Amino acid sequence: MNKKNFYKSYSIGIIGATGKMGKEIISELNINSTYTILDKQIILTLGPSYSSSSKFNIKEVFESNDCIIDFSNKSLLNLILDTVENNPKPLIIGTTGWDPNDFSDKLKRCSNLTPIIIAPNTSIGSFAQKFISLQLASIIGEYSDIDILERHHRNKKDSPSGTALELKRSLEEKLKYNNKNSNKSSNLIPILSCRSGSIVGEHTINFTTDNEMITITHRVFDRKAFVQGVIKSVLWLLCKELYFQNNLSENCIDGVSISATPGLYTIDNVLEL
Ligand SMILES: NC(=O)C1=CN([C@@H]2O[C@H](COP(=O)(O)OP(=O)(O)OC[C@H]3O[C@@H](n4cnc5c(N)ncnc54)[C@H](O)[C@@H]3O)[C@@H](O)[C@H]2O)C=CC1
Ligand SMILES: O=C(O)C1=N[C@H](C(=O)O)C[C@H](O)C1
Repeated sequence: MNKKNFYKSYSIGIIGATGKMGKEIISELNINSTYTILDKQIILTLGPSYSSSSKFNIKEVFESNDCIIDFSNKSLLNLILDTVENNPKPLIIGTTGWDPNDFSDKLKRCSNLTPIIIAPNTSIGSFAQKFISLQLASIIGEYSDIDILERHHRNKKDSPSGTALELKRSLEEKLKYNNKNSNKSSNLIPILSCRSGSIVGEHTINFTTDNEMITITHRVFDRKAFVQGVIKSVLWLLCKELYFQNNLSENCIDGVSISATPGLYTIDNVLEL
C-alpha cells in the first residue's frame, strides 16, 4: 500500500451480526475493507467481538471497536444506550420498531457524548424517494389524499415499517397537518402493511385526487442497497471532515479530529444533496 495515501484503520462492531443485515454487512467488509476518500485510504475491519452470538456481549462490542452498527431488535435499545453512556462510540441505529420519543432523554444524553445516526432505511433509493415525495407534497399535497403502502418479507417483526413511519412523519410535517390553519387534520396519512414471501422491502406513496394519481415506489431487490448506506454512514461518522472537504491539509488530518461531532443525525445528513 502507498504509505503516503494511507490514513487510518478502524474497527467496526456489529450488534445483530448473525441476522440478515448483520451477515450482509460482514460480507461487504470481508470483500471490501478499504475505502478511498480523496487520496486517503480508510480501512474498516470487523472487530473481535462482532460475530459469535453465544458470546455476544454489548459492553465488549463497545469496548473493542471504534464504531458500532446496530441491526438487531428494539428490545436491545435500552441496553445499547446505557452502554453508550459508559463508553461513548459513534453509533448507527438501523433497527426499527421503536419510537425515538420513548427514548428522548437517553438519546439526548448519549448524543451529547458521541455522534449517533438513527436511520430506519439506509438505502440511497429510499432517501431519494423521501426527497422526491416531499417535493411532490409541496406541489399537490394540499389537493390530494396521500397513502403509504409497504410490503416486506414474512419474518419482519415490526409493522408498520420504520421507513413508512418516517415517510408519514416527514410528509405530515411538510404539509403541516397539525396546523389549525390547514384544511387537513392530524394523522391523515394511512399506512397499509403487507407481510409476504421474502420481499426485501417495498414502499409506495400515492398522491390521489378525484381525477388523477401519482405513485412513487421504491423497491429493494438486494440488502446490499442498505449496506451501501451503512458504509457511507460509518465513513461519515469517522471521517466527516474528509468526507465533505476537497482540500484537507496533512496537518489537519494528523493533528485534528475529523470525525463527526457529538449529536443526533439522520441518513439525510450523510447523503446531503
Ligand atoms: N435501516 C435499514 O435500512 C434496515 C433496517 N432493518 C431493521 O434492522 C433490524 C434487523 O433486521 P434483520 O437483520 O432483517 O433481522 P434478523 O431477525 O435477521 O436479525 C436480527 C439480529 O439481531 C439479533 N437479536 C435480536 N434480538 C436480540 C437480543 N435480544 N439479544 C441479542 N441479539 C438479538 C439476532 O440474533 C440477529 O442477529 C430490524 O429492526 C429491521 O427492521 C432491516 C433492514 C434495513
Ligand atoms: O425489516 C426489514 O427487512 C426492513 N426494515 C426497515 C424498515 O422497517 O423500514 C427497512 C427496510 O425496508 C427493510
